[in-house]
Amino acid sequence: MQDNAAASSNLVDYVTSCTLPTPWAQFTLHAFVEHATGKEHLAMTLGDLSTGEPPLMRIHSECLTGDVMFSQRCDCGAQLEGALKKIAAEGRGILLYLRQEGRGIGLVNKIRAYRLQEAGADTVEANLQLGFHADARNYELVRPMLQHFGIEAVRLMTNNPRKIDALTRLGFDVAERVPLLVNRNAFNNGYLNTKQAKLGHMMTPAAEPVLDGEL
Ligand SMILES: Nc1nc2c(ncn2[C@@H]2O[C@H](COP(=O)(O)OP(=O)(O)OP(=O)(O)O)[C@@H](O)[C@H]2O)c(=O)[nH]1
Ligand SMILES: [Zn+2]
Repeated sequence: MQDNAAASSNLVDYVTSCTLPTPWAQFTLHAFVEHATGKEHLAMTLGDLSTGEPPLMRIHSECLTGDVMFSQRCDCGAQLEGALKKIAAEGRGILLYLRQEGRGIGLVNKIRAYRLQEAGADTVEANLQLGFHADARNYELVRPMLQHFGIEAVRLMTNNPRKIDALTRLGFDVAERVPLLVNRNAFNNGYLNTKQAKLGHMMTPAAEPVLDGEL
């Protein structure tokens, strides 16, 4: 049963929402269900998003190991926390939590990829050895999810140029890219270097005041 029938699209249904208190702000958590897969995608919002002013926005790809299990192999958990803190500091913004675990290959395959990395492959080579693309993500769902909130332009928190391209191709105005450089450590240094060298991630230091733990 859907609380907001007007929000349906051919890709995703909006289902319902609740308040979500966090250490940094009281967000609203919104649930969407993808038609093709039944996957449950989420949006966390704060403040009035319908003013026309581009809000801070993050498209966060699920990383159970990083977001939940504190893994230091990647920067995902720290990026999730950093993005929510930035939104809280402005009092306004939106984080989409997309269920694209392992850059779209799923959790079990990501663990297979980690094992190959322990045998010497980098993050891209491991995906290719498993028969996947380096990055199997698709951002189509972002369009109906942002349309649901009446958002046409965003200030995107990312280091990934593919996300900027994807949003632009979907018809959104990326008014600004906000770097999200957090938690470089001995375990993820090589991974972050590979993202920069092979996936084009922009690992330049932030020009703005840094958050706790930000590089
Ligand atoms: N296949 C695979 N996926 C990974 C690996 N490490 C992290 N991930 C997944 O990568 C996704 C995050 O993508 P990243 O490339 O780290 O960053 P991004 O989201 O593209 O870019 P940012 O917006 O700058 O964070 C999550 O879904 C993680 O589960 C890995 O070694 N192999
Ligand atoms: Zn991760």
